[in-house]
Amino acid sequence: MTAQKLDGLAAAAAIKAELRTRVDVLRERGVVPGLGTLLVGDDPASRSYVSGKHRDCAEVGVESIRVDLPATASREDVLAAVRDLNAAPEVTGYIVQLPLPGGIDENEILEAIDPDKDADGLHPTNLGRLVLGVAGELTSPLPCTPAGIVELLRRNDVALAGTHVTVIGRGLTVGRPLGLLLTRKGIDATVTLTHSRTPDIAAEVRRADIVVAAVGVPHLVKPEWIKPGAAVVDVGVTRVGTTESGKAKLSGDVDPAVAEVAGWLSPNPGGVGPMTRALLVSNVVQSAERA
Ligand SMILES: Nc1nc2c(c(=O)[nH]1)N[C@@H](CN(C=O)c1ccc(C(=O)N[C@@H](CCC(=O)O)C(=O)O)cc1)CN2
Repeated sequence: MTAQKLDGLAAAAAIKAELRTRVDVLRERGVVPGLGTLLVGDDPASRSYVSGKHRDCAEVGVESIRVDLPATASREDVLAAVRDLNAAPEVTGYIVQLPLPGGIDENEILEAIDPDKDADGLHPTNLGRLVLGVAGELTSPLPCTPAGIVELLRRNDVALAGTHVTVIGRGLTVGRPLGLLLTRKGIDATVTLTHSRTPDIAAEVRRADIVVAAVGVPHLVKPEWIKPGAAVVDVGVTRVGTTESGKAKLSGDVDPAVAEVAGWLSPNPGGVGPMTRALLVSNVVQSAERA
């Protein structure tokens, strides 16, 4: 068996084409959506992700405003940049790229974002709405990677209702909000959320219909862990060196041999990353539509 590909590049392209039409309608009404990004420091991966977000905006006709601060920026500098983005009329939604350099309290910065401009769905008010079960299309943004994973599965006709999903990783941007999203009424999966102190992650993965690996450990998930036919979503990425041409060599959390056992497998890169970016643009367009 070779797993079917959960092609994030193709699904993201389809979403962006749909968004382009909605942006055209907004522009005819005189509404111009604008995404702001705040990047602190010079982490090459974060820089590449932020550049991708600006490229996606340009593709769908969303304006984008980029604020970059040096790695030496203080807590006060970051808070001042957040206040400026809260006040900027051309910024209808924005993100603070994570992780922030050591010493800056991410929670404090996320709390300083105006929840109505929170394009990432990571402000406590918006995470609270996710817990309440009211975040989504008509109310407030969903975190981009969890929403991207659900959309990737949906667009590939992978059923979620009644399935058992094992998530590896309890981080703020993926595991924790994904557990909340998947267990909502209407999605109706049963979730096991595993982490570094889970005694036997392999056993939890073995009973899953769908596995989501978001931990950042290269090739952690082995073929013998996978129930035959399961869907496997590879989120974590680690830079494991550079190619001869100087490009970063990336490794996902899933051993490529899993393709011989799984029913579906997302490539990494080319799976969840482009979906995260597409759902970010979707959040910006939705908030402009609501406004
Ligand atoms: N403020 C946020 N910070 C971070 C988030 C987030 O959702 N909001 N998630 C991750 C990183 N992330 C989003 O910013 C992200 C990760 C990967 C990609 C992506 O397009 N990956 C490509 C490969 C890109 C490359 O070659 O470097 C792929 O998978 O094909 C986009 C966004 C942590 N921070």
